[in-house]
Amino acid sequence: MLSQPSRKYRPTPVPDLPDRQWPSRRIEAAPVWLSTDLRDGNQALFEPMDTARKHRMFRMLCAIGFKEIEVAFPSASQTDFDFVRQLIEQRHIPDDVTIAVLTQARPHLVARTLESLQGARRAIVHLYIATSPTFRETVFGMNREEVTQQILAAVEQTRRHADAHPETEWVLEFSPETFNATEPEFARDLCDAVVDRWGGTPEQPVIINLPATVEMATPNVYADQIEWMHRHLAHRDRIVLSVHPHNDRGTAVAAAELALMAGADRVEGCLFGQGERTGNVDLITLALNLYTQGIDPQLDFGDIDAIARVCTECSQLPISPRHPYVGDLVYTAFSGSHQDAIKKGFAARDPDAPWSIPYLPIDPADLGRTYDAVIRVNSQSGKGGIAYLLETAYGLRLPRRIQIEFAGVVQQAMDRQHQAGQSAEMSAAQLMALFEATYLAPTTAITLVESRLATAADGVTQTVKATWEAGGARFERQGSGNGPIAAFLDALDLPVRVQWYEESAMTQGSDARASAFVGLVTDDGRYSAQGAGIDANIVSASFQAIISALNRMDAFRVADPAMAFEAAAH
Ligand SMILES: CC(=O)SCCNC(=O)CCNC(=O)[C@H](O)C(C)(C)COP(=O)(O)OP(=O)(O)OC[C@H]1O[C@@H](n2cnc3c(N)ncnc32)[C@H](O)[C@@H]1OP(=O)(O)O
Ligand SMILES: CC(C)C(=O)C(=O)O
Repeated sequence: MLSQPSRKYRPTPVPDLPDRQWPSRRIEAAPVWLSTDLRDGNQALFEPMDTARKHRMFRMLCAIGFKEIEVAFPSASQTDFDFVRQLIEQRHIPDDVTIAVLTQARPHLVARTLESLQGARRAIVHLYIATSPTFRETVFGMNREEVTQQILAAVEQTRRHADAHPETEWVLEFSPETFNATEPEFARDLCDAVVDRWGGTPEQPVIINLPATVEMATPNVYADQIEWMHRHLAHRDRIVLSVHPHNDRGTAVAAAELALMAGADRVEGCLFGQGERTGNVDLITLALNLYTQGIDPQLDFGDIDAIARVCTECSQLPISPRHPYVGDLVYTAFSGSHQDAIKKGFAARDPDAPWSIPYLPIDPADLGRTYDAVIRVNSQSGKGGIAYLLETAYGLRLPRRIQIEFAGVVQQAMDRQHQAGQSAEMSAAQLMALFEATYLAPTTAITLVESRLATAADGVTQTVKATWEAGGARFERQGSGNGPIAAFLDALDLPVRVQWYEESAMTQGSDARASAFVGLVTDDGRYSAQGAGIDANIVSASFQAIISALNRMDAFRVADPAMAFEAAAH
């Protein structure tokens, strides 16, 4: 790279617009959308779509709700021409959808383009000519006047054809290609001349489309350019002002949004930002950005995965897993603090209140995505994500103290998996297996064989008759206390006491199960441990939790639960 890039590259000139209004405006309604997936998107593919794929894409665009669809560059190929003919002759175009076709401003290409539209109910004829100094001088070898005459000749040719074919409702669109690199006054004069020559009216306006053919500046510069045109065009009331941003600097969405604030009425772009080089502006991101501000985008992305499937099959191009709103990973949190916040957000969620789940700008369910992938556990995860997965998959609600402890167990297992070159992610099933190996494993020092609870004659005291095995020997004892747990501990007759205890239902109905969690400490305070039990009966679950805690106390422990998990996993 150059040490002094200014020798080679110059900053883009900024329009003189000191009283710009757009920074304090807001977007309050959806623009008119035009999908150019079948034209600008299609012309940028290794292998342009065949007729079958074009039909599939067209049907999907209609189903999404696009009312204007640029379907082809009919003079470019027989496939494009035939596709337009099929749409018209086979009546594939819904009554509320208008097709658009693009052509250079050259007489034979305009003629072929108009021919393709014969019999259309309504059609947008989109004429373009590049207008920037580089194109005028280097590509065309024409001055401003010659460029103006060339486009006006194409407008007249189209006008004559339109007058001769009143059975079609004709709409003219004009694009000064490379608008963003064109002197604003020249672009304005050209657009005014086109509107005059066509005879645009407020009832039948001309679409003036101002492309950032190659994105060259920060989005605010494009917004200035659009606002300048919006304020200086002679016949603003006879114009639908349209923008067509490309994404060369990665800021097409921002450019389109600021352009709408600056006065644009319409946006042209492609789904998932397909299109030449780095693509056209991504209409899905734009539309869903509006949606998350409470604005109806007038486009339906309620099954975004199905839309992504059609797009990738038609274009043969992948979509990044981090693509806004649709990528495989965009509703997934791996990192611990994010998971913790999401879990708390879902727990506190009021379905009638505005959406405010941390780290999720949109409800995945609105786009047909499930919550399954919202939280995934890997080595970056913490207790929140682990607890979320166990709760959503198994209804197992871990108390905070167990969450903290179990997160450490998961972390160690993850490190071992990582060192063994295995997957760095842990599924809910794997987490449950590790939980069972850690807290519920039967291959431990003490095993509860049987317990029977009864109420003593005083009607208050609880008695427990328990049988358990420890170190190969079988024990059977009776104990009593003011509750089942006290009675059970009395039967065990060990120098331990309960520090804390929590229980909760895991499922409801006939297959109901309960989980119980306990913290035990030895009377001398030297050892402590936490345990868990799961059983159809909550009292049995609490006894198992005590046995679990005893087994996990250093004084009693014989098995490494993480090793047990590894054995289960293989
Ligand atoms: C920014 C955009 O996306 S614009 C749309 C781009 N899409 C396409 O071009 C679709 C596919 N294109 C094609 O099939 C062909 O280019 C055609 C049929 C349009 C034209 O083919 P050809 O006549 O063989 O020309 P070619 O492909 O070499 O294009 C260059 C010619 O177009 C001219 N040209 C380019 N844009 C325009 C324009 N808007 N108006 C008039 N002439 C133009 C150039 O000056 C050049 O002319 P020259 O050969 O006299 O120097
Ligand atoms: C022809 C115009 C609309 C275009 O595609 C562009 O400038 O990118």
